[in-house]
Amino acid sequence: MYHQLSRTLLKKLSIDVKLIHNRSFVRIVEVGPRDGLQNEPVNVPTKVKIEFIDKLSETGLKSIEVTSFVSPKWVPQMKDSAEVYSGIKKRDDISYPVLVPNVKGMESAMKVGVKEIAVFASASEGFSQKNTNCSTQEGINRIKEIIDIAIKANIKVRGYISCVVGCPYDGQVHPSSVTKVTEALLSHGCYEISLGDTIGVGTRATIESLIKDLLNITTADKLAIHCHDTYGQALVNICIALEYGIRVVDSSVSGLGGCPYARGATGNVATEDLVYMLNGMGIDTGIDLKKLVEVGRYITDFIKKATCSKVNNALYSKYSK
Ligand SMILES: CC(C)(COP(=O)([O-])OP(=O)([O-])OC[C@H]1O[C@@H](n2cnc3c(N)ncnc32)[C@H](O)[C@@H]1OP(=O)([O-])[O-])[C@@H](O)C(=O)NCCC(=O)NCCSC(=O)C[C@@](C)(O)CC(=O)[O-]
Repeated sequence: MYHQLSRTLLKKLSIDVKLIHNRSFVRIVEVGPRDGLQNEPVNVPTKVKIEFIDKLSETGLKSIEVTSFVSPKWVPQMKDSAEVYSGIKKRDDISYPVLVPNVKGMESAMKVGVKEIAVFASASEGFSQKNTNCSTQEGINRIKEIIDIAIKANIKVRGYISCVVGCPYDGQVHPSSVTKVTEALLSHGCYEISLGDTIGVGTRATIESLIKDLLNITTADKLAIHCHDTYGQALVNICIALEYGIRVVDSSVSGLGGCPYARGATGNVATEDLVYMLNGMGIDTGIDLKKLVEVGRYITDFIKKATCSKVNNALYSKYSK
């Protein structure tokens, strides 16, 4: 039944079902504890963050972005990053990256023994200035400094590019700007680039044109997709990415989140909705949807917000009977 529904939906979206089915596993990068909470006005206590992440670790996720070592003046919610990272139960089969904006953040992250970091740059100048107080090129230079340290310390580095199709300050973003930043981050040593539709304005057409351009300079196994769901296009855009061979997708449990420097942008695609869709396509994620639904409830109950996941809403009452 579920499979049939998904197939019908995909046909309507004219997405090649066979192409997608050839790819049997998708790695989900859960960004709820970082991207999800960073914009949250309610102060989430350290012990709740730790419990949240520990619960996520029990769902089958293989990658959980835990926190960010950014300036607490810029993002107060992330001020307890060292305590959070040190407090969580780390499993050997899960990667726990943290976001790092500069050498200062890198040094703090290394003090608590991180094994993977994520760096971030913007394809648009306006967002780069507002988010990191520097131009895109200066941001890339900072990233090079961070990566040089990471390589010596044997720390893996994932790269994000924000505003890959649209910017809240500069408007539409041309794929060539994304291509330029992608080339720079890959050449500096990022093992993968996550394409951030920060304000969720992407559509099937714009995401397809972006990915086609990127595949002229790199391969799909170096790319991930990170869709905010502001305009309800995230799942469609993820399907396009899958169609072009991308197999790493970022999401946030219960659709938490948004960026403090991208006004009006809502959370990421909800992990529950993503897992449900992938299950329907016969694509494995290794994730227990029931456990995920429970974690979504745990955190949204704490911050007193309704879940943004349709799947969570549909399944929660069924599971809790
Ligand atoms: C990059 C900076 C630091 C520049 O900010 P700045 O103000 O230019 O930096 P500064 O070097 O002048 O330092 C200012 C103060 O911050 C301190 N400071 C400086 N760095 C750190 C640090 N690492 N950790 C702790 N403290 C730090 C520093 O010590 C100083 O303190 P003071 O001397 O005034 O007491 C700032 O702009 C910043 O932290 N920006 C991060 C903003 C952010 O976290 N945004 C959200 C994450 S990105 C995102 O969500 C998009 C993504 C990744 O999800 C993908 C997508 O959806 O597109």
